Amino acid sequence: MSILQASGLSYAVDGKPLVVDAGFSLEPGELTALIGPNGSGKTTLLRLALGLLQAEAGSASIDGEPVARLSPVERARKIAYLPQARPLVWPQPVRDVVSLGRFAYGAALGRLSAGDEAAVSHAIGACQLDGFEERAADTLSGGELARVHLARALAAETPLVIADEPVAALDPRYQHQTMRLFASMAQGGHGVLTVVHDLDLALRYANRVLWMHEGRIVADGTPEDTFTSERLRRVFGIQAEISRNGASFRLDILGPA
Ligand SMILES: Nc1ncnc2c1ncn2[C@@H]1O[C@H](COP(=O)(O)OP(=O)(O)OP(=O)(O)O)[C@@H](O)[C@H]1O
Repeated sequence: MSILQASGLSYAVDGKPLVVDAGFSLEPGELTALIGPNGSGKTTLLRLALGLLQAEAGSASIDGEPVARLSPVERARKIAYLPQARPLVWPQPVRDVVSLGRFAYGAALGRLSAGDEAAVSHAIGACQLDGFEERAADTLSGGELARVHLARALAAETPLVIADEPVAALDPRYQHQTMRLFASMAQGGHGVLTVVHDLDLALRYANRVLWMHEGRIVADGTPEDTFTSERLRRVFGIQAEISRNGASFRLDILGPA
């Protein structure tokens, strides 16, 4: 059964449609990449699907329950959402920031159960933050802080993880490590959706790709089926070639179309 099911979602501001009749489902065991140009509606679609924005039409449910009926705590136990904008103003130690991921389970700082502690330590390790636990978060580099936010989301140990551009600030090694981590979580039975602008990462790691263009989902399928030169030109306005090398695919972006 799908963990998240959305259908017919639409949303407009001042008469301008930002999301139009968009539907998708997220399954356990799948790493889904949501791709599309700047301003195509990816963040808005995710916020609608999570019930953080009120849709004008359409519906979304999590584990069969309409999102509007879930309390924030119930939703936080099912889905870890890592938003694109991640404000952090206080100089909290990294371990405390990651511990925020356990609040949906009743944890409070200085009052973490053994299970909470284990989840926090596991997330810190998974995001390669060992040694950073006591550092004040406001002294971290942009990429280090991005990994702290990811660790906070993972510490919640939810069946579904939705991350909006989690690798944008990361160097190539951590970008690949993060995508590998998502792929292994999916193999372990989680559902994972990530927004990525690096098309090569989507092609290489995702089982499934949702293509968004001008507020609509214009393709939904495997990377092999959906990555075509024609679609890359139409959706992203780029000239690109796809070639097959054994089981893997290679994407060459030649420039703007
Ligand atoms: N409250 C709002 N009022 C007016 N326009 C909005 C509002 N929220 C979003 N938009 C516009 O809707 C469009 C879609 O925004 P959204 O953040 O969903 O795009 P995105 O695909 O996530 O983009 P990016 O890749 O740049 O992060 C953008 O043009 C944005 O400026």
